[in-house]
Amino acid sequence: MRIVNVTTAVVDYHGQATLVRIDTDEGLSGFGEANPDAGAGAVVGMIEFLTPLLIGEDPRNVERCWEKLRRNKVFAGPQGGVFVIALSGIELALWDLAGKAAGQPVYRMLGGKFRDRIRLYADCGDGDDPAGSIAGCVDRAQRMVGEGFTAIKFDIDNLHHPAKFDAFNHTVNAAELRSMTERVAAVREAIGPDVDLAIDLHARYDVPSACRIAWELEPFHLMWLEEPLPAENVDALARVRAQTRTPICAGENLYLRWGFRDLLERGAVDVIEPDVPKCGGLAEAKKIANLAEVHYIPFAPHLVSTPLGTMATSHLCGAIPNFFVQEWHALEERAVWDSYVHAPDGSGSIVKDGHITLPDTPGIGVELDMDGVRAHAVAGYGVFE
Ligand SMILES: O=C(O)[C@H](O)[C@@H](O)[C@@H](O)[C@H](O)CO
Repeated sequence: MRIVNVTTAVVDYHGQATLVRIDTDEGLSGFGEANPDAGAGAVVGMIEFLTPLLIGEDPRNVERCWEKLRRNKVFAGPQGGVFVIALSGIELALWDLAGKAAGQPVYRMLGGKFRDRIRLYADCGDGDDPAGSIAGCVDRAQRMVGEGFTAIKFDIDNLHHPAKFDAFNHTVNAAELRSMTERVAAVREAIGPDVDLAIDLHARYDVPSACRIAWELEPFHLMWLEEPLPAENVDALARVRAQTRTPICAGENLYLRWGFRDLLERGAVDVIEPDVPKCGGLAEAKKIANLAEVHYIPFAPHLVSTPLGTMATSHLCGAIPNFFVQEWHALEERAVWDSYVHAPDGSGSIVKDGHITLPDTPGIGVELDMDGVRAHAVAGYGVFE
């Protein structure tokens, strides 16, 4: 089996999500997805740049294809960023193809499953919303718990907070800190002690601010405090972690095994959150999860992808022992999000009761709904042409 064509489609989800299609000479096609945060222009361009190296390869040699792209383009940035995001989208499509060719679901290709259902946490936004009232947060939290989610996440880094004096200095002030704490207290009170609650800071603070926030939030027994600092200096994060009882989570802005090696070896985190369609793909994320296992650290993937990238990630979460909980970020865009695929059980959504059930169909196990894809295709890009 040989790769004959690689094409993309760009859909409107969390910005611009790039979907990847790989066709073979045997008429089989695989579909993958790259993380949307870098925008589609760069990702689609990178995929086009890498495609000539894939033509003629056997897609079932997933890791060989991955390694070939990185080694051939060693000066083009295969250490991180857009290169690795594009590579991740390609890799997911290769696994879909390899699974379809073998007649096996991807979780089995990754070693088989530890669990049938993947536990999700609902990202409830939205510290960035200046109008985001505490009552609104409480309402969203209760709604998600009512729907069966056993874990939720909120953002409390409000860039538009009226008390914010400066958008660049990375330092929290007293009024902001009080408002953050009130928000978390209200949500914790509303959901009770038994629902897991994570808080995201989006890599926006400095060390003293991160420590103050982590200390203030200790009474609320967080599942984790996410990315209190920018991602580049893991030693600084280790200093924050050493000073608080609040568990620290990071990793959505790191790439490949090497990014996580430093994070883990320097003791900077309690939980890692690689983004599978961003950090290098499924096999790479499995290696990262295994590395975390060496340090007895749980794996809780960050995820802002359509149901395709989401289901791909779930296959990995099924296939590793140290899986903790997987992100679900489609609360506000649910109908559009669901419209991108045909759910394998014929229902309207792959998410039920705060979980995803692993399908036994070959490959990633969700088929794109081309009506949904076309309806929300971003203008200026082809749809698998
Ligand atoms: O879910 C999360 O962790 C974040 O809130 C997530 O939305 C951001 O990291 C986002 O991807 C940036 O556009």
